[in-house]
Amino acid sequence: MVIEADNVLAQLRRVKGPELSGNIVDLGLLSDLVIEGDKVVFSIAVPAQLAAQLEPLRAAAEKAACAAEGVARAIVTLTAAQALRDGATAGGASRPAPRADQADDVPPPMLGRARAQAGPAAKAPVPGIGAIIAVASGKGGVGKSTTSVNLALALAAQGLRIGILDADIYGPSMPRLLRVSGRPDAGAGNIIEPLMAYGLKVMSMGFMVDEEEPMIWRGPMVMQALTQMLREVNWGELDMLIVDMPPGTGDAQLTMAQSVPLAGAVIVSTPQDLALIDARKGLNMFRRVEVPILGLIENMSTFICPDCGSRHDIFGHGGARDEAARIGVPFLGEVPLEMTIRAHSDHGTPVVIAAPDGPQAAIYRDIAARVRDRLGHETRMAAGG
Ligand SMILES: Nc1ncnc2c1ncn2[C@@H]1O[C@H](COP(=O)(O)OP(=O)(O)OP(=O)(O)O)[C@@H](O)[C@H]1O
Repeated sequence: MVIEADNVLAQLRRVKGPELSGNIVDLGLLSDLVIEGDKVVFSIAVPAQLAAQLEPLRAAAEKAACAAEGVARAIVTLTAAQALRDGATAGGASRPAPRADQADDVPPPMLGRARAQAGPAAKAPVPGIGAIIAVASGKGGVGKSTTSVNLALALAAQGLRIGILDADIYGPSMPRLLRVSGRPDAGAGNIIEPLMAYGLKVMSMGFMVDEEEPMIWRGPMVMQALTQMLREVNWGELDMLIVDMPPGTGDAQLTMAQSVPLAGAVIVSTPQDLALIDARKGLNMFRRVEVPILGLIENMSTFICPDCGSRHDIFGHGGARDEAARIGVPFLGEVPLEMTIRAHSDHGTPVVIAAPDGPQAAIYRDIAARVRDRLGHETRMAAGG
């Protein structure tokens, strides 16, 4: 049974707003509805300071959504209203939810969110951006962010206009990896200006969420914040936008993979078997939402001793290459485990910038060239060529 967004909205109109006037749909508090099979996922924007008291509202919305025909499961989260642009942190002061008679005064994007945009509409291209590429990993700590940032810089070194969007809510890394911080300004029409680092346009959850902010609050922010970071940022003209995804293959990742118009995905894995099993889950997740897999990168493949230059296969070696061949996914390259990569990252000057003539930068440039080739191939396939 196919879920009709309108049926879900009809049920949700029975749920009163945070101030017990109006309903959550007509007050414009809903995010886009993401419908996947028999599951519906959405968030409700509420004043941050009331979030703790509004669990009954969240539960009521979940129950109401499940009453719609075909819905077996609803995942509903509370989101900080206006987290991005009023300069408040997610848990800090935020504008109170509007009353029903104020609904006309609600500026976008809150009003826009009353519209249900299941499936294709949510995947509308972002004007000016040539291709959006996700960099993902099945589990944390495999070097996904380090790879994303060096890949982005290697692409930029080839003359492309590149942006990077750090969607890793659990541990945003771009502020540290690129040594950028501060709150982005909202310019004309409330469009947010990205920060700049080494020629890249950068947006990160880390610019919007206090590091001290409890995780429980960061999670619910994800859908609204991601949509805003994608569509309400002045990316200008970009050849590619690299999205550093949160690690793992849970609901948050699935929702992201589904709601971002991705041209392709790159999976980062270490050679360990366990990580490869996780990597396979990552591949399957993108396949489920019909995003082309551009290929697999093996990170920390071989340890190169900084003193004597000898090579050691600490985690085993070649696992990702073999696995890629076995499951028919292109292999994009292997990055050794090297102190220089880590040290430059820790300083906020990624190795592609700090040592552009070194062997590590050359590896990232080779990977970047393969990503471009694969993207070209996928684009031709999609065009029927
Ligand atoms: N090829 C490499 N050689 C040496 N150190 C590396 C390499 N790749 C990543 N690292 C280091 O490993 C650590 C984890 O990397 P990173 O933060 O990029 O991983 P991640 O997969 O994004 O992690 P998380 O899941 O926590 O976001 C960092 O300290 C980073 O400097």
